[in-house]
Amino acid sequence: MDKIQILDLGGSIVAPEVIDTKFLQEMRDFLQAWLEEDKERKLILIIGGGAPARKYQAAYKGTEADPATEELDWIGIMATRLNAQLMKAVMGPLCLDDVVTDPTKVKSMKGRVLVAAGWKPGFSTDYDAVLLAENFKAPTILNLSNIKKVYSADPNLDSSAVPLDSLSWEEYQRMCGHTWTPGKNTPFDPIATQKARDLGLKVIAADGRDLANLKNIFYGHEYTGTLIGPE
Ligand SMILES: Nc1ncnc2c1ncn2[C@@H]1O[C@H](COP(=O)(O)OP(=O)(O)OP(=O)(O)O)[C@@H](O)[C@H]1O
Ligand SMILES: O=c1ccn([C@@H]2O[C@H](COP(=O)(O)O)[C@@H](O)[C@H]2O)c(=O)[nH]1
Repeated sequence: MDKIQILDLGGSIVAPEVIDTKFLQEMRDFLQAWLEEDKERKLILIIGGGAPARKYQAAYKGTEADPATEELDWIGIMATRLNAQLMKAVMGPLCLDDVVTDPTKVKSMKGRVLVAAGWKPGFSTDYDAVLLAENFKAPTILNLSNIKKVYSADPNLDSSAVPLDSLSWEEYQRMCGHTWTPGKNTPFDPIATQKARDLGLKVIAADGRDLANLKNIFYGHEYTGTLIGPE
């Protein structure tokens, strides 16, 4: 596996309805152990908005017949920043830089771990993860959320959806579209998808709560998840 790992950590993992502190501790311990095995290894964690983003966006939506898209995105961004600040604290002395809020400005890191949050309206933290992968020349993004695999359709809405082991960017775009709406629930957002496709990146989508499976991905063993791209 690559020396630098880009972990696009969905808010559903870091900040679900009730934050699971034991899980955060276990994830920190796993990541720390992986870093300790090789001094050259580094990690970039990009943190999503999770329950706070959805709750606060819903509150604003409740006050307006026609809520402003940009306001919804800014509310989501602030939730990602709160969650990222939590993750930075959890990672302790491994993370020596401030939380990144503009992924275009960062090309190096002082510590072993860099934590990033949302940047500006128009996309999700998936896009920020792609920009950081580009800056740090990482070929793969691990997209960790609450789904084991990408399905042929949203499994929470369509009971006939089937899980997929791999698909091309073109196939993924046919399924999840090209346009952005704040809070959009897709395994990888459409704006990030186009950029990842242009850069020839690979994305592995997997269940972020399954640390045994995450270990398999990190160590190049067989894993449960979906590979998107690079074609
Ligand atoms: N084709 C699909 N396959 C799998 N999941 C899909 C698909 N289309 C839509 N989804 C939805 O995508 C969700 C996962 O993406 P979501 O953006 O919610 O995760 P997340 O990154 O953890 O979220 P957030 O950071 O916004 O809290 C699933 O819960 C599922 O409902
Ligand atoms: O760069 C960014 C990152 C995020 N947003 C907004 O925040 C929410 C929550 O982020 P997720 O990555 O989906 O968890 C997202 O839906 C956007 O509305 C943003 O505008 N720009």
